[in-house]
Amino acid sequence: MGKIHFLNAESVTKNYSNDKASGVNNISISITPGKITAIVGESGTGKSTLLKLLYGLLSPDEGEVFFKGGLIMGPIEKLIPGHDHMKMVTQHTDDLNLFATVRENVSALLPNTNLEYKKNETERMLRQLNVLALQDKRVADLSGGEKQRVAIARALITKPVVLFLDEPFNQVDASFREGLQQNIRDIVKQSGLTVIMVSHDPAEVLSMADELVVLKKGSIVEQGTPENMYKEPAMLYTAQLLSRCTILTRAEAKVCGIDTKKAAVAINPEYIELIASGLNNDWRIKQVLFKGFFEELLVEKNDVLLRVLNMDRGRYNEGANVGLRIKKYLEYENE
Ligand SMILES: Nc1ncnc2c1ncn2[C@@H]1O[C@H](COP(=O)(O)OP(=O)(O)OP(=O)(O)O)[C@@H](O)[C@H]1O
Repeated sequence: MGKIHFLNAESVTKNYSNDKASGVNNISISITPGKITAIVGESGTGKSTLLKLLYGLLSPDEGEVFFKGGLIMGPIEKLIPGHDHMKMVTQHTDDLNLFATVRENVSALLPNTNLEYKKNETERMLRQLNVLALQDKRVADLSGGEKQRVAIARALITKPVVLFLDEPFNQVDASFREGLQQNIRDIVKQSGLTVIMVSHDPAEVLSMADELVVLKKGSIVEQGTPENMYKEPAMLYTAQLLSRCTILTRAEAKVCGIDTKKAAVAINPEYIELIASGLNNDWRIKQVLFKGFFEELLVEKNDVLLRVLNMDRGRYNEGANVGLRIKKYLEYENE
């Protein structure tokens, strides 16, 4: 008998309206318990479909999904889809009752058999998601980000083993987002919760996830830790998803002093060092983009444009000439 996985899909295919280009094709994946797995990939590549298959919201056309060795049943086999030990939160907070208070929304999922436990547990969860101060407010009166926090508290109150997050932070502004990401990381650490998330934000997946799964056209093309996938992505596609690299053709790479036999080269902004007083000041600063605590510079030579990270804000002016040194680059067969 084979090894029993925590949560795994075996050769799962789900196409919509028999269109092989939609959904996902022949995916096998095993989810590590107690960790955050992030599914990334360009738009329409099957991320949400995979999430729904793992949760049992969709039935696969072929293949099977197992949770601790037991078959996950989809809507074809089960009247109410979804799994008792799993919860999903999306960017839509549809299952919240807008006219009930925050506390009522969260506590409603606990039974009335032990009222003391129900009260304490609700408070603990609201505190963990930083919404205890809002407990008596009606959900209808909350901001989008606050609603999102309440939706997560509601999902977690019944202590699911797996939490699925389908772009749940989309409506949330940057500072709120970071706080929420940290809250979820803390909960995962403290409780051993397993999180499977879909996100379009590279900064979010790199800082939150323990494991990244890269999807392209309905298939898994790469998988690993955020650090490895950022530093040494096997595919140009992954490099583009996770970093703000500049992609150069072989001819363009030559302009940068890189001789490659491969078709394309990727250079991250932080791999380029500017030399203001060098002898070969043959690059020109085309644009200085203020990014807060750092700047992004667009530097140009012979129609080749490179994106450069500059932490020394204000040092370089548009139109100035500079030299540069490329400290690292990655080579790829396909562009
Ligand atoms: N209910 C549906 N009916 C028909 N086609 C669908 C349906 N749901 C998804 N698709 C198609 O399947 C493909 C994968 O969709 P999915 O929503 O899984 O991608 P995604 O990677 O999550 O996309 P996004 O990042 O844009 O949310 C897309 O081409 C989409 O148009």
